[in-house]
Amino acid sequence: IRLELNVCRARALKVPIVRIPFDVNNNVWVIIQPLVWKLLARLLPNTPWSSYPDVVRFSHRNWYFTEKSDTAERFGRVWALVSPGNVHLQVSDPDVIRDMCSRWRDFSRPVQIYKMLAVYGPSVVTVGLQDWPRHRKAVATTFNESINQFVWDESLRQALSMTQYWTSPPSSAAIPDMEEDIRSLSLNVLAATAFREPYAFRGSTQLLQDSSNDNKNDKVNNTRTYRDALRVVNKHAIPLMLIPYRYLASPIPIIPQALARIGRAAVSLRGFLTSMVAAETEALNRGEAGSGGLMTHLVRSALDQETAHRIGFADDVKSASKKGLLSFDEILGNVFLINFAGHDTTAVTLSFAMMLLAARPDVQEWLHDEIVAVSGGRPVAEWDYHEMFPRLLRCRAVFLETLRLYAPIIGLPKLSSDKPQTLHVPGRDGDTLVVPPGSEIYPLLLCVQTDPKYWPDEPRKWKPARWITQEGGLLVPELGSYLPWADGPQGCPGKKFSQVEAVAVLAGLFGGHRVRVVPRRGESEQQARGRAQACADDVNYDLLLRMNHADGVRLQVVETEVDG
Ligand code: HEM
Repeated sequence: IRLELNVCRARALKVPIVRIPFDVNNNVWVIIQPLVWKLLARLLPNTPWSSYPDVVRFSHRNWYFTEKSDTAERFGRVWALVSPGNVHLQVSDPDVIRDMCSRWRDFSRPVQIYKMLAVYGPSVVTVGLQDWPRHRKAVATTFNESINQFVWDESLRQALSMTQYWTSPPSSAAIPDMEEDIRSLSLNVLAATAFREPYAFRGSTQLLQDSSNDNKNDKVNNTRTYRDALRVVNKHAIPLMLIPYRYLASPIPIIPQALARIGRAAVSLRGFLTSMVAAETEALNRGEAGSGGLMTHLVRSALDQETAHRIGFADDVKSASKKGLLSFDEILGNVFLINFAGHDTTAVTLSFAMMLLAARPDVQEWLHDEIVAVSGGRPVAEWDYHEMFPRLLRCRAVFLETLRLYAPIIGLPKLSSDKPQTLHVPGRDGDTLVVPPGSEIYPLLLCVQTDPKYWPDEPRKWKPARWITQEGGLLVPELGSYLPWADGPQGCPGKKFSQVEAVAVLAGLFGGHRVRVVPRRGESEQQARGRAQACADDVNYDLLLRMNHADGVRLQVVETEVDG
C-alpha cells in the first residue's frame, strides 16, 4: 500500500517511474542484499545483469555503478525511483545538477544522515543551514597553497618509502596488501599536514609486526603518536559513530576488549588534538607563527581574537556562533571531519588507479615518458611543486579519469526546502519541474560522467589520454558533466589537496618503476591484466566505492629498465 501511495505521489510529478520493493538504503536490506545477489548468481549462473527486470536491477545498492548512463537513455534526465519508504527523484541533467548545487539553501544536504560524523563535536557537514557558512568559512581558509606545497613534498617522501618497501623482500615478490599501504600513505600525509610533523611510512607487514610487539609488551592501546591514534579512529570510524567513545573507553566490563581499545584510541586522539590546539593558540598569543599546518590555519580562522589571551576560544557554541567563530568542540569536530573526508577518498581512488595501471602497461609507459621529461632526470628530492605539478598533466589525467569512472562518492543526496522549488528542465511541459517541499533528490554523478553526449569517445572505457587536448593542455569538461568533488558552495574544499597528493604519488612511483600483475599458474600476462581490469569493475558501495576483492590480484612493483 505504501509503495502504491508513493507511486501516486511520483505520478503527480509527471516523471517516469521505477518501482522497487525496498528502499536501497533500508538497513535490513543493506545487510541482506549481498546474500541475495550471491544466491541469485548461484541459481541463475551466466545470466547477464542487464537481462534482469528493473525491479531487480534497481534494488541493487550499486545500481548507479552498474547502470551508468543507461538511465538517461531509458528514462530521460529526470525520473523517480519509488520504494515503500520514499520517492527518490533522480537527475542527470548537468545544468539542473549545477543549479541545485548552487541553490544550497533550497536543496540542502540532509544533515541527519551525517550527524553520526559528529564524534568530537559539530562540523561543516553535521550542522544545519544557519551554522554552515560559519563552519565553511573556517574550514575553507585552511586549504591554501602553502599547505599544497607541503602535501607535495610529504606525498613524494611517502611515495619513495612505499616504493622502497614494495621493492624489498618480502613485498618484492608481490605486494602483501596494496590498499592498506596506500591508506597508510594517505593517512601519513594528512597527519603530517595537520601539524607539519612528518611520520615514517610503515607497510602492512610492518604494521602487523608493530601491533604484535605491542601485544607482547602488553601495550593495550597502540596509540603512541597522533598518527597511530588517527589510524585506529579512522579505521574503526563506524563503531565510533554508533557508540559515543566515552562509553567504549569506560571501564564497564561488558564492553568487549576490541571495542574498548577503539574507545581508548578515540580518547587519546582527543587528548592529542586538545594539546595541539592549545599549543597553536599559545603560539598565536605570543605572536609566533605556529606550526603552519592545517591546524594552525583552522585555529587562526576560528579563534576569538578578543578573548584569545584569556580563554583561547569562544566559550561555547552559542557565543562562538554570535561572533561568527567556532567553539573548541566545533574545532575538534572539523579536524575529525577533515581527516575522515580526506583520507579514504584519495586512498581508494589511488588504489583503483594502481589496479587499472597494472592492467594497462601502455598507460604506465605514457606516464613514465612525461615524468622523465618534466623532471629532467633530477632526483626526487629536487622536484619542486610550483615547477612540476602544473606540468605533470598525464599524472593528473590518470587521477581525473579514475574519478570519472570510479568516483568514491557516487551519491550526493539533496533535500528540497519546506517550500515548492522550481527547476528549469528542458524538454518537459513548460520546461519546468516543480519539486514538492521536503523531496529527496539525487544528482546522478556517474550517469553524467559516462554520458556519450559529454564524453563521446568510448565513455565507459578508462582512457586517461582523453584528458589531454590536441594543444597539449588539460581538458576542461563541459560544465556539470564532471562532478566527483561535487559543485557549488558546498563542493569539496580538499579538491586541490587530493590532486597534489595523487600526482606526487603517481610521479614518485612511475618515474622509475612499473607495476605488473603476478600471473597465476598457467595464466598468460594478458589474462592476468584482464583479471586486474575485472577486479576494478567488481565494486561495492558502503561509505565509499571500493573494490570487492583487490587482494585477489597480486601486484608486483619492479624497477624500470633503462634503454641501452
Ligand atoms: C579524491 C578525493 C576526494 C573526493 C572525490 C572528494 C569528494 C567530496 C565530495 C563529493 C564532497 C561533497 C559531499 C556532499 O556534499 O555531501 C566533499 C566534501 C568535503 N571534502 Fe572532499 N573529496 C576528496 C578529498 C578530500 C580531501 C583530501 C579533503 C581534506 C583534506 C576533503 C575534505 C572535504 C570536506 C571538509 C568536505 C565538506 C565540505 C562542506 O560541507 O562544506 N576532501 N568531498
